[in-house]
Amino acid sequence: MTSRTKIKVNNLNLFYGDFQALIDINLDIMANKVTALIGPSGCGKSTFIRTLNRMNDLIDNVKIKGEILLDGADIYDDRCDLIQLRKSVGMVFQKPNPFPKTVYENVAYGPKIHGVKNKSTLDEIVEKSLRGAALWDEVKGRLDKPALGLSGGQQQRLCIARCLAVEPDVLLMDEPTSALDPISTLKIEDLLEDLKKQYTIVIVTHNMQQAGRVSDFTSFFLNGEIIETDLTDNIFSKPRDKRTEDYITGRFG
Ligand SMILES: Nc1ncnc2c1ncn2[C@@H]1O[C@H](COP(=O)(O)OP(=O)(O)OP(=O)(O)O)[C@@H](O)[C@H]1O
Repeated sequence: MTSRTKIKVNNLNLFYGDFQALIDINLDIMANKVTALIGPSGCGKSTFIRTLNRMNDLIDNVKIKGEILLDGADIYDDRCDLIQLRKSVGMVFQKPNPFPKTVYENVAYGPKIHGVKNKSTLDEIVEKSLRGAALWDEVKGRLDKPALGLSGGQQQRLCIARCLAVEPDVLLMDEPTSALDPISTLKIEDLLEDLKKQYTIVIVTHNMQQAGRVSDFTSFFLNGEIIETDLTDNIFSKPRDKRTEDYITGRFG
């Protein structure tokens, strides 16, 4: 199957004050694929993934140059509707961060904000999203219980369900399993395989095995630059750049 470009990043540069955290980033993110971002601590992976739904706008003193085309339209254009952007590009963070509300309310929250009021429609969305996040069977009997009572792994899948509830196109995941045990991690990795049929996924991971297991493409970041992007199999078996090889073989980072 040939894939199309979902997000096209052109000459992206990002500065925190005087410090340049991203340098001339160019990247095509393919639709319905998983793209992994790897690289040593502080190389700009989180900064980059946050540019994809303009989360950095919330930080003072950030300057961004270049363009990021989502389905061909620049998300940094003045005409971009930020609410729509964050709806179509959802984000899951390192630490599960459910709201201190019930399981049901966590998932229904987004659709309600976007105007869904009908109770049976909300019920349907909640069930579909929880099923989509492989959590329904575990929580269907406790929808009215506090989300904070779920295990860490369940909370993270709830956060994924919360994203799915507003029908995004793209899911951004910043080290989504780094706070989870191995079994919960495996569940999320399995879930990614299913989710990519419907969504485009970008994942930051420190875990090289995880990048190898879950992703189709991998970009290696170093000091704010992308050193190389390729099919994940190529990055791990025949990287083109010596620095990529040094990193994946554990020589630094
Ligand atoms: N809000 C900020 N203000 C100033 N500098 C920042 C800010 N956020 C990040 N940085 C700097 O930008 C660089 C890139 O940070 P970033 O968090 O994107 O890296 P990372 O590759 O995700 O690191 P890690 O793997 O440790 O999470 C670092 O030098 C960091 O100190």
